[in-house]
Amino acid sequence: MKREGVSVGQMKLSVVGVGQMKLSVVGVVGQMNREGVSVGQMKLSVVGVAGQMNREGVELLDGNVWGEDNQNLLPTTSYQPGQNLPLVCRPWRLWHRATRFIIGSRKASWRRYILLAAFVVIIIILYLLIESSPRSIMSLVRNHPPESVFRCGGDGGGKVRGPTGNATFHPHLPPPRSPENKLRDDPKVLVFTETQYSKTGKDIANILVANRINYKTEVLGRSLPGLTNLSRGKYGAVIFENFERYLQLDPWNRELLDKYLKDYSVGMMGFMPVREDTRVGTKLKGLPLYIHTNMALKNVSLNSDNPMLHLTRAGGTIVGPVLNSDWTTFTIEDPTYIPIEWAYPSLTDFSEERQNTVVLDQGQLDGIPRVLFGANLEFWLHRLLFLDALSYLSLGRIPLALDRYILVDIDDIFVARKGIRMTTDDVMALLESQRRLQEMVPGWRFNLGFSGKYYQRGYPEENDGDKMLLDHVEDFWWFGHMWGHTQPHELTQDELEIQMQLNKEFAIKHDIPTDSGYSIAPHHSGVYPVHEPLYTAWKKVWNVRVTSSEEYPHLYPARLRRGFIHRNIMVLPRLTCGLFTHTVFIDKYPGGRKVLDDSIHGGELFQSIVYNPISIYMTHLSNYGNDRLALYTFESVVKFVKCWTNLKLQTVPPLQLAEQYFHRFPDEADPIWGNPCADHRHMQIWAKEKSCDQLPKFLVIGPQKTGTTALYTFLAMHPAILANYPSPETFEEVQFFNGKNYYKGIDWYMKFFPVPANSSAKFLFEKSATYFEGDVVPRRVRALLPAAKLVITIISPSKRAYSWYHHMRAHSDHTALLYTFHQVITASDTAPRAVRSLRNKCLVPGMYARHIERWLNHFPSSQINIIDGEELRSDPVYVMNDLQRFLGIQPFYNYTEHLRFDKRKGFFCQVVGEDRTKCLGRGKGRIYPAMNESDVKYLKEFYQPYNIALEKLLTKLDYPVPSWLEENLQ
Ligand SMILES: Nc1ncnc2c1ncn2[C@@H]1O[C@H](COP(=O)(O)OS(=O)(=O)O)[C@@H](OP(=O)(O)O)[C@H]1O
Repeated sequence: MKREGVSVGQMKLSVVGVGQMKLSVVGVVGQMNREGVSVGQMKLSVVGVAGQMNREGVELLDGNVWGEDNQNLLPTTSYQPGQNLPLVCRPWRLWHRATRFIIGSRKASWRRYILLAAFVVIIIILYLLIESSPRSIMSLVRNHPPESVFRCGGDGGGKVRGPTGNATFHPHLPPPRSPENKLRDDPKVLVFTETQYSKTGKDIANILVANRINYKTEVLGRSLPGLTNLSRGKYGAVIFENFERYLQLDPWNRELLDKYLKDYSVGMMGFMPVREDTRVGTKLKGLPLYIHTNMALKNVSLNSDNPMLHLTRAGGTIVGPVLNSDWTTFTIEDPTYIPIEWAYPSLTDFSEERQNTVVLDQGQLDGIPRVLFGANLEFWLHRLLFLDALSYLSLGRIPLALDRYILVDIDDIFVARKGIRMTTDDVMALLESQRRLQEMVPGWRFNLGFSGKYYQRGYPEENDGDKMLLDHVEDFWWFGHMWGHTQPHELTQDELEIQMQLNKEFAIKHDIPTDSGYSIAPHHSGVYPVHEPLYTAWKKVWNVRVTSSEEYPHLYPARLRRGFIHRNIMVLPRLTCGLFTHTVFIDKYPGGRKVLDDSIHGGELFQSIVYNPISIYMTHLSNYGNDRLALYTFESVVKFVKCWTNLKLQTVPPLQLAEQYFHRFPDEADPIWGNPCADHRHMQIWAKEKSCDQLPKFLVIGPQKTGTTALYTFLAMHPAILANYPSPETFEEVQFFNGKNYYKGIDWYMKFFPVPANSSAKFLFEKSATYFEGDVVPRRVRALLPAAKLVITIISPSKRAYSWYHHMRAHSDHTALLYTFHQVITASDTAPRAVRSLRNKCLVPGMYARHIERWLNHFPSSQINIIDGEELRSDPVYVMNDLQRFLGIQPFYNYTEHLRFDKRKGFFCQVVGEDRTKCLGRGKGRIYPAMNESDVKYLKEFYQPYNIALEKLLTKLDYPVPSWLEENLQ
């Protein structure tokens, strides 16, 4: 054998799989080289498709080419030495071969007819699959869609046991309040946790947040913290994550806490910790209870005969083990203790003695009502009992309303791809399910969001489904989605209006109502972060007044989703029910069917109904076709809610739902604009041309009359710093974060700053001296500009008050002209409104420590720089150099060359020529008479506590104490 190939004498040679060729060479072979086979006298058969022996084919020296069974594959030509054999992979050759194989075969056999028949069958199946109806074929092989089989009394249709299958509604009425206690409504919950990260502590906090219950957490150290702050009526209930910590309190602390609880009618909740060791019959210190730890239990049920259950309904027995061996159980010694929940040992027979797992101490022995849990909050039933316990222990001051409004949206009507849309059977099933749900939930109607562009774009029976939906137009509520399901943030207002108009015309043509006042944006795009053209177009074309989104403030954690109102459009929080466009089949559910069932039976979906008085759920068309998972899910969860709670479910249309929502949660109407760049989902639905670089990097926040305009002017001189564009109403100040401008949204705010591409300045900033004392401002700034640095200037608060008074006189303020400074600052709360208002504007901003503390609740001190305004006035170069360092601004700007003291003005001014300066206008550095001695004295006293606090604060923050402050404190 040579390197190039094979040199053979007399032999039979088979070369298989050369390139894409099966080659049999029979006979005398000369030499095989890389290009092919060089044959002397031979018989050659070529089977299959030849590849690249050489680019032209197989070079033959001499001989014939034959088919597998001596059929001529090629024209029956004798190939001459040197002639190339054409490649047999060329299409005509395949075709030739196939036709010869199927019809032209002289030796047709029964095998060939079978093959031919199989071929025809495959073609027909393919045709049916692709062109006709894979839905009908799939339905032949798939199981029937799952149905909700839940029966109250035994969880998930299991064995029904326990005494309370048909429990009666047993709402407790809170004991009457004693008027002398003056208990506050809406009190907080005080939670004592083991550590910051402990599991039950977190669960407690999450439930409280989800239910919008205010709370304070104290981490238990060696001593009991927070007891000194136990002010009257502040707390409605106290919770010990580990009840044993309460029992272990030293007598002094225990007495202090117990006294507070008794005096202010505050109840206590406690959880027994999970124990590794098994204890049987251990007495609980000071209480008529014995505990048994490390218990494995099963078949949990509730004692319906107790005064605590209000939200929770004793729905039957939860058959089977619940938490394995993590339970502690209680043996009760005193009749004033009542079992709430009980279960049976899981390792023994059902007839074994029942164990108490949650008990109520009615407080008749020591005046302190308590609810004790033998296990943590992982078990869903305990989450319900937790809410009941809070309401009971707080004498109803932590409210527990039972009304629940649920609305289910079906997005993407007509949009889904072929194969996952609704057939007529699915539409019938939807109607039947709706009827069943109406029996359980008054007013239930599915709310259908359509995109007309995709009408009749499914398989034939799905197109029939489309038509059937329209035949039943009046059975549902309808809302316009978007004509082509495009994301609004990518469209201009004109484009949006065209899209919406098309969808509206579709609606009118098909008698779909257009007056729901509700709409949804595909992928929630444009709702939040706000795309103003969407709001404008919605109002114009559809008169939209309500929408909903799952993005405000963020998708996760879901329990924090809230609503807001923007430009009179109410945005409701939208909840997810665990179904997405791709969850079409139960057996393909992510994590398996159990995950969905757990969510329904006490898990996330169930809890979302319990915790939210008003819920609007998102589903999609695809959840109603094939396995119709949405029907299964909602029928099941509604049954479960009705079984285990006393909640009164109902459904109303979106507009009423939104009105209910903001009536109930008026505080949520005001939006808090977050930073879109802090959430990658928000970035995906924010217009591409927008950038967080168009937002300021630092703010001068005031207060007014402390030299903020001088500071603003000096900063704007710096080549790397750029101030906001002036406002036609408020001049150099934007005043966005306080007052009404905030409701104009961040697009409005960003217009005060250059588009990054058009500006070389790296440091954008704005100065609004009104920000300093605004209650809501720090929170708003933090949400939009979390990394911003903040600059505060302070001068003597008395001087500031006096400067403001003269500022108002200079602006011909009627009250300031009518009343003396003394009258203003000493005005009582019964003085005319205008006087009180002016008094407050004079005095309140000067309570520096209080305001700075509020900013420090939202920003770290490293982001805040406090400037002594007197120093800014007397030595601005020093102050500006210091400020440049704090802001980290490059290049360093030498203010010595650019600021000069102007004798005529009496202030430092900007150098504009060798002996020319540009000073601030007449409104800054006014001349007015000195303050009366009596007013000086009055203000010194008035500000004393605030100044003391300021001195402490500045020292704590490592600032030198300004000389004016020292003087004020003398
Ligand atoms: N360089 C320079 N030029 C002019 N004025 C200066 C300067 N530095 C500090 N000040 C003091 O600034 C006071 C006005 O403060 P604001 O600019 O914060 O006032 S405002 O809130 O913007 O109206 C103003 O208060 P009045 O003296 O009461 O007018 C000045 O005392």
